[in-house]
Amino acid sequence: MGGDSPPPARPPDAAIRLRGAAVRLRGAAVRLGGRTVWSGVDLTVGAGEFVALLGPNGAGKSTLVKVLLGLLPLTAGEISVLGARPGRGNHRVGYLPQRRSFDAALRIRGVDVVRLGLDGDRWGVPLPAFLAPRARRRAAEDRIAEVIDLVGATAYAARPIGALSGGEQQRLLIAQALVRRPDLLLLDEPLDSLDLPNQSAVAALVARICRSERVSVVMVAHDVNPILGYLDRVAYLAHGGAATGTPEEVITGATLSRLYDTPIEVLRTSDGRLVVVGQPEAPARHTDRHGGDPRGDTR
Ligand SMILES: Nc1ncnc2c1ncn2[C@@H]1O[C@H](COP(=O)(O)OP(=O)(O)OP(=O)(O)O)[C@@H](O)[C@H]1O
Repeated sequence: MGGDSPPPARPPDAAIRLRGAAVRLRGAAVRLGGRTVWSGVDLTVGAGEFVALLGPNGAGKSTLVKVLLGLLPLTAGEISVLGARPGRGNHRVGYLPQRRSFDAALRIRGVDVVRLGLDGDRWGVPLPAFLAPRARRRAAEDRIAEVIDLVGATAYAARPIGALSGGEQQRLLIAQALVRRPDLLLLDEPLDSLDLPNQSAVAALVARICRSERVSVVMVAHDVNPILGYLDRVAYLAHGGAATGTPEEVITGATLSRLYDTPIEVLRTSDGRLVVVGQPEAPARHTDRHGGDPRGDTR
């Protein structure tokens, strides 16, 4: 080895990455309702990385998120989340579930929705135990204000959540998932049902939070394009398996053709968007859950 000279200083990102993986799956498989949803899945999410789970409707993206939360067991393979069994470290995991909507008449304020992330759960408030009750309350309010500011929602956080736009609601829900300073953020289709400008804005926000807060992000996405420029890695679930790697490695005709076992083309439009052509239709049962287009369009 190279003598006694100290190792060169590493940029902060590299130092974070060396701390160990946030998520590690090896040969993982899940069965639901007597059917294998996916098997042979290998995935590593490094500390501080931004990783997307892609794939058509019904490929098992949300199932993978539930596995990471410890809500569903693997039927084969190995898994660790934040260095432990899934579920053990959930106090260090922020989670935004799929398809949230608020009744327009709901009077609860945005700030109260964020506060639920602190005290609306079974793990207790992550504030120093030595603080007196009043100081704890103040520390909690400071953290809530800080995280609302982080997502750029200060101007409307006091308004009823039901009266806010989808993009504004989404920012507040991301704040809720962040309020406990998680090490791992699991976001299930946070861009779903947002218009294109809001998709770009929320994607940029999540990427900024990933870097500035040093949190590992796993985001389920139906369309990779809004997040493509920010991703370290993707897992593309389809056909009962997964291809994982950098976006350049995975979202290619060759890799997706292998995964689907049928010819697939990946086209790049003049503005840099990826269009996947030739994906087989998902089985009919998947369409019922969404009532929409049965094609898995990673566009
Ligand atoms: N509790 C369950 N019992 C049996 N099958 C289930 C259950 N939950 C989900 N599935 C099935 O497992 C498969 C994967 O579902 P999942 O919701 O993980 O897909 P997804 O990739 O997240 O889809 P989408 O993009 O449509 O949200 C689907 O075929 C679904 O019907």
